[in-house]
Amino acid sequence: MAKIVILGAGGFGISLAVMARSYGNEVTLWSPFQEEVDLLTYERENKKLLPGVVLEPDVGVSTDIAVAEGAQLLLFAVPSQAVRSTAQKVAPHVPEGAVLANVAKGLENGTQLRLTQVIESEIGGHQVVALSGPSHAEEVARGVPTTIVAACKVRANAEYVQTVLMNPNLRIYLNDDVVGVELGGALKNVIALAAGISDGLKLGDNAKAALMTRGLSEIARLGVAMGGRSETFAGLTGVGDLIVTCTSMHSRNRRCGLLIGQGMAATDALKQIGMTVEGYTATLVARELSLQAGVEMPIVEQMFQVLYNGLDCRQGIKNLMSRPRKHESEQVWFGE
Ligand SMILES: NC(=O)c1ccc[n+]([C@@H]2O[C@H](COP(=O)([O-])OP(=O)(O)OC[C@H]3O[C@@H](n4cnc5c(N)ncnc54)[C@H](O)[C@@H]3O)[C@@H](O)[C@H]2O)c1
Ligand SMILES: O=P(O)(O)OC[C@H](O)CO
Repeated sequence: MAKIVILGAGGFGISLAVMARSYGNEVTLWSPFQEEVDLLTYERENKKLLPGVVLEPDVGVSTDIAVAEGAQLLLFAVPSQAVRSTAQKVAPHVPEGAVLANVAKGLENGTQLRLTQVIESEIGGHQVVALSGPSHAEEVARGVPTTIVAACKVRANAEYVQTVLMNPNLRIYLNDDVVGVELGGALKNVIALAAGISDGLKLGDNAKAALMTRGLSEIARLGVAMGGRSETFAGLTGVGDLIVTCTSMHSRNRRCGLLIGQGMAATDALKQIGMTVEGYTATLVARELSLQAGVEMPIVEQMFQVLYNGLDCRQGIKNLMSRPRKHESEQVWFGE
């Protein structure tokens, strides 16, 4: 049994709270929004986000960031662009021995940092665990089998998260490739937007498989250039999360892409789905990183043009299909 404080009381925060509570942990949810806290305090359910998912009466809900002072495990579950401000708020309240983990998937706009780096830069003396993998809140809350990865440079921290959160329906693997795990989680959202566009345009299964496969190539290429290990991108936080996000109706990134493919302007689609379409900012940061590292990312480039420069997505597909001929794996031909 552990005392867990979850920062962020949205879809994933609630689903983690329900699951962790059902396996005997003491759980408190924090949100900066009074309305959200009132809803969960009195109705015990957010019917819009997770209908039918009810918090037990002993799950705490608060706007007071000092609740973090009781935490043995402090989980960040806020949108990626709110991770720094949340870390700043919670920093004076983090107990010395607490283990910190983050489930948000993204890269910080402006600094291009991974989110464990953002938290570590605001809260000294902690090596943060990245908790990532194919795990839609709707299914975690239902308690159907799910597998994720706890990644940290300090093995004991990742093992603590594994010990506290693993249960018969949630299998947690360990990994020390924090860079690969975080980049896989952040960048698959860009490809999920593209896969949604492809579905919105009714391009069929071949096109979507192509986007997913070539998208994974781009993710791995940038990820390796930034210090990740190539095998991580073949794992749960790479191809695993890419599959779930590109194919599921639960995915906000995919649903946002779907609207764009059906003809809605990107800004309107973003408004309709909400701010946690993480692929939008990830596209911007991934493009910057690819240009800086000299890594070719054609799908990311076309997604940037569609999302930020108003390129028609049909033209984006044409641009991808008319690129110069090349070798699939960028290696020289056998024997050359
Ligand atoms: N929903 C999922 O299935 C899922 C699964 C795995 C990872 N994630 C990741 O977890 C993160 C959160 O996703 P979610 O689905 O819970 O999002 P959400 O939009 O449902 O909820 C986010 C919550 O964070 C808090 N929040 C929002 N804006 C904030 C701000 N500016 N400052 C501080 N707190 C703020 C609020 O409590 C809000 O409810 C995202 O990065 C997402 O990619 C989500
Ligand atoms: O709803 P999405 O697109 O943010 O995806 C949620 C999770 O990242 C899936 O693992």
